[in-house]
Amino acid sequence: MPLLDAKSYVITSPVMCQYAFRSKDLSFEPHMVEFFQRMLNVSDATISLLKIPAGEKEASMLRESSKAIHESLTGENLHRTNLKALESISLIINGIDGCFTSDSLFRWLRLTLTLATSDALYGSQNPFRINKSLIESLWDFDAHVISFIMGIFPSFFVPKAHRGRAAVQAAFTEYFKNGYDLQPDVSPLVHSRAACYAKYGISLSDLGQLELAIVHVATANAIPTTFWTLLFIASSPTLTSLIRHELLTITKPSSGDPEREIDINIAKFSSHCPLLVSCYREVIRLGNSNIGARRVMTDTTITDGTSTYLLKAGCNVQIPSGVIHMSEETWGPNASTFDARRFLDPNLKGNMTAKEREEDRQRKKAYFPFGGGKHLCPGRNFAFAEILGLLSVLVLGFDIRALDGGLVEVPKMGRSGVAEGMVKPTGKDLEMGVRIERRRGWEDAIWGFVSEQ
Ligand code: HEM
Repeated sequence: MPLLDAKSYVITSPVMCQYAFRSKDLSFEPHMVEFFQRMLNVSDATISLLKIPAGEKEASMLRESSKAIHESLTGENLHRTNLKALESISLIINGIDGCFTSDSLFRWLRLTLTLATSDALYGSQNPFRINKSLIESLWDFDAHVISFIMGIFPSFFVPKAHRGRAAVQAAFTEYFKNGYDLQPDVSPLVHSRAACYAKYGISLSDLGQLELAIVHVATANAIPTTFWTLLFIASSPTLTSLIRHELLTITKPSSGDPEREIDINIAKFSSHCPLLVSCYREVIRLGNSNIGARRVMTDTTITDGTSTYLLKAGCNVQIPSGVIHMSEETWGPNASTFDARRFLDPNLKGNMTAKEREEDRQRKKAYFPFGGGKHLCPGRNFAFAEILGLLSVLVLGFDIRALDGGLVEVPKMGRSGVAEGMVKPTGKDLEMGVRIERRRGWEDAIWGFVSEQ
């Protein structure tokens, strides 16, 4: 397919997608450099450090920073970051006295999760905690990311988004100037990435410009995912009741406290809450239309086992997960509707034929909302813990109702825009209010989180 600047190949065969993600001849780096240039407006000096030297497949600074990011979201680092985000969430939830009414569920989740995520990333000097108006600035920017990528005079055509970007980047520059990234309560993700860039002589101002990318990727998909999953669960009393039963198995009173403190064990979601996890995966399948982007570095061939294709050097490759996730051929005739049980382990579904089990196996290979290969989303496990943590307290401890007290309805999901991963509610759906009321029997609960195997 010929596009504006280069020919593009669009891959929709799951087998070839897996190959494309893993291939060393297809690179994400050139796209990353373009994103940094257009979306983040970093200086030419920094861009020259990011560019891939002739004859090589990646720039050393990008390789090192990418390694730092991926390592900072595993093992003990991940564990600590998860619990910090959930500590912020519990502070907000425990502050709900009886019944709380929100004029917009999405905006409330956006505030709650942007604060929780940024607290976990940036520690006590979190710029979003110090100046909460930056949260709106971030989302003003998010609403027009495509205008920045296209480079069509954003300062003129989308001035609010342009101002939002500048405000967040200026706050980050100040953060790095003050050396706040060196404080012990800052996540290894922020600390080690900044250290890597500083080693290469990146200016403090560009450090601030670049940091916007991190807080953006950490919130842009996770928040709409939480919104849709909560609504699908809360709109069905049966599903709510089944998930509450699952959650009771990972909930226990906190030891030795006279108050009614209740801990949710986030290490047990996968083993004890299969239906909740299935709902989460299903929402991501339905709502995520991320387009994986790669550039062909040297002529290479790919095959799906039947046909072989030549990809020419210099061309782009697009992997539209939304198309693959909605394919009826793979997901069956109900591909475009929500099926809470779709991602349950076959052993839990019971009475599956050998053919159905094989189809289930093929579906797992056709599911990549987090991309793949060496750029596979490093934040996926953090997102899992943070999103399911918030959902579990809301579902177990609260009744989520429409403003008139009736059942909430799930708005039509629609498709996400270009350069948007997870679809977000718009118009009246964005303004959809809810009542969040402590459940009878749980009025005095003080919620907390632990992670114990
Ligand atoms: C439901 C939530 C999320 C979804 C659906 C998602 C999806 C993705 C996708 C599709 C990619 C591109 C991968 C590729 O091209 O192969 C990506 C990359 C990335 N994500 Fe996520 N993400 C989510 C949450 C997060 C969170 C919470 C963080 C950080 C805490 C994060 C950090 C990143 C980073 C740093 C990259 C770039 C990785 C690299 O280039 O090596 N993501 N994500």
